[in-house]
Amino acid sequence: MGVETDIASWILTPSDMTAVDRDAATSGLSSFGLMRAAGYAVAASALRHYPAATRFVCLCGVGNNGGDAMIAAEALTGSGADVAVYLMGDRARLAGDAARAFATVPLRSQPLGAYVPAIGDVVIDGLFGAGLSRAVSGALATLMRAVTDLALPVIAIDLPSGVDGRSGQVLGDSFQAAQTVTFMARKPGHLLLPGRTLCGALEVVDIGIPARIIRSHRAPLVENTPALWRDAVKALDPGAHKYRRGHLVVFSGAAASSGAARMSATAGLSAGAGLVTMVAPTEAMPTLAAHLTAVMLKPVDTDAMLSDLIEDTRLNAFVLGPGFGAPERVRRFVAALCDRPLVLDADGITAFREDPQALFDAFRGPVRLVLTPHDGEFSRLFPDLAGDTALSKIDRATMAAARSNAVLILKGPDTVIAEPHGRVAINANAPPWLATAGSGDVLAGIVGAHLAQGMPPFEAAASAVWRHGAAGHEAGEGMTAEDLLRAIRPLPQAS
Ligand SMILES: NC(=O)C1=CN([C@@H]2O[C@H](COP(=O)(O)OP(=O)(O)OC[C@H]3O[C@@H](n4cnc5c(N)ncnc54)[C@H](OP(=O)(O)O)[C@@H]3O)[C@@H](O)[C@H]2O)[C@@H](O)CC1
Ligand SMILES: Nc1ncnc2c1ncn2[C@@H]1O[C@H](COP(=O)(O)OP(=O)(O)O)[C@@H](O)[C@H]1O
Ligand SMILES: [K+]
Repeated sequence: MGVETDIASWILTPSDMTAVDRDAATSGLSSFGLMRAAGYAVAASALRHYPAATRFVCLCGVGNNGGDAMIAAEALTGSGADVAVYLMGDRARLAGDAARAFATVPLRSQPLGAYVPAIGDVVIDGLFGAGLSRAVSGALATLMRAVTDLALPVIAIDLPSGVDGRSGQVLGDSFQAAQTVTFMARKPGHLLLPGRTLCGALEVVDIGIPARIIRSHRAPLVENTPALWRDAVKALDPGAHKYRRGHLVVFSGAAASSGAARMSATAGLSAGAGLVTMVAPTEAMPTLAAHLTAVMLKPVDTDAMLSDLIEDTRLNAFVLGPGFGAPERVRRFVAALCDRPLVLDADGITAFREDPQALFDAFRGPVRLVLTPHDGEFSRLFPDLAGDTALSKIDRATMAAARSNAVLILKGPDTVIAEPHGRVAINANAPPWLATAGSGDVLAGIVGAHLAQGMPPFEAAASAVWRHGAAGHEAGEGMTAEDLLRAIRPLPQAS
């Protein structure tokens, strides 16, 4: 059974899910009934994916994740499959619904230490789910490695044991699942890395908790899909005059390092900015002119020349940083641009490593700054957040966005987009081959184009990250950043 489509895009943290469980119980729903539904869904998935399994091995912890596994064992046995149950820890520690599952299901369990993984086993992992509270180590870690070494298929209940549902991080060791069956809504650990990879294929199953209860605990956290920003795309007028489709300015550094900014400028045009002007030192003009045709060029050598240029209020978005170098010049240019929509990337970010607060103070008020750091650049502006291992990537991006009053695009295979008022999206459409030189420059240009076209900063950023990922798929494995530029497609519109 799938979940309602709008709920399917939501992401609940494990603590949101605890609150959902509590409300479900107070509203009269039987928590044991939920466990039965969960266990049966796991069994159904196991039979669907592994109809020829020699034996299903259900590994149970003493919490409710183990209870789910025991119910799955019952269902699998009922279907005629060969099933073995192993319990981690003392039976006396079973409590609540898990104790009830063990008391009512007439199957014998053996201690986990007695399990010897064998070819043909399909492992049902019910050791820990939302209740993982410390690192996996010792004999359990050894067992996980033995299962992995034999490449036994693992079906994880809720999460692969060892993966933290809040952060996607591995605590100690974990299973690599082939399938993960979770309930009602995804958790951050299903989308953030390495959790996403360790889950294998993910199924989200409706176990009967009413949508209204899930909705009431909905955090402003979603997967980055077109549903998040489609209305902002709809507001754009595709037939508009070129000036009404915005005028993006991209700053270039010296001629020798102008490739990155050229990439951003070309991406800006491909992503729909009506006009793109490249601003550069006079010495870079011949090089730029030789490479660019549709992009206009404007020499700017001094602060006064920049002031003159930006008097033109039709210039409505700026990209500063790719290949720019010159940290001192960055800081002066940023000071001049601080009341305009600005994408600050690469060298633009690094220029503020000695005094990030100066940047944040310049952009108080309405949100107009988009920062696009990878982890290294992030640690230059937010060293304390980068160094705090208790924070998830979502926490880091959210706290950084609040501190800087900027929209944060914290890049990587699991890019997180956060805005100062708490909205957060996790991106999951980026193929691994996007990690190539110049790819980030293309992204900065797309964000700039969306800002120039009048999209609000959060929607501009989230849609740009999605469009960049889609272009990566379109360009295909082995692509270069130039291929990526040619693969930028229109944004999906609401029908
Ligand atoms: N609405 C829903 O979503 C529903 C959810 N359901 C299911 O409930 C699951 C959550 O259940 P849960 O809260 O009982 O926690 P669970 O993950 O079983 O683990 C707790 C135990 O593990 C132990 N432990 C932790 N880490 C450890 C370590 N490294 N090494 C060793 N031990 C460790 C921990 O020990 P303690 O910290 O207490 O010492 C405690 O004993 C959820 O994932 C889903 O499957 C369904 O039943 C249907 C409805
Ligand atoms: N493993 C990966 N899978 C998918 N996307 C990735 C991966 N690694 C990096 N990316 C994306 O590729 C881009 C790289 O940007 P960046 O680090 O600035 O590189 P560059 O400076 O070379 O352009 C970012 O959009 C990032 O999110
Ligand atoms: K599990």
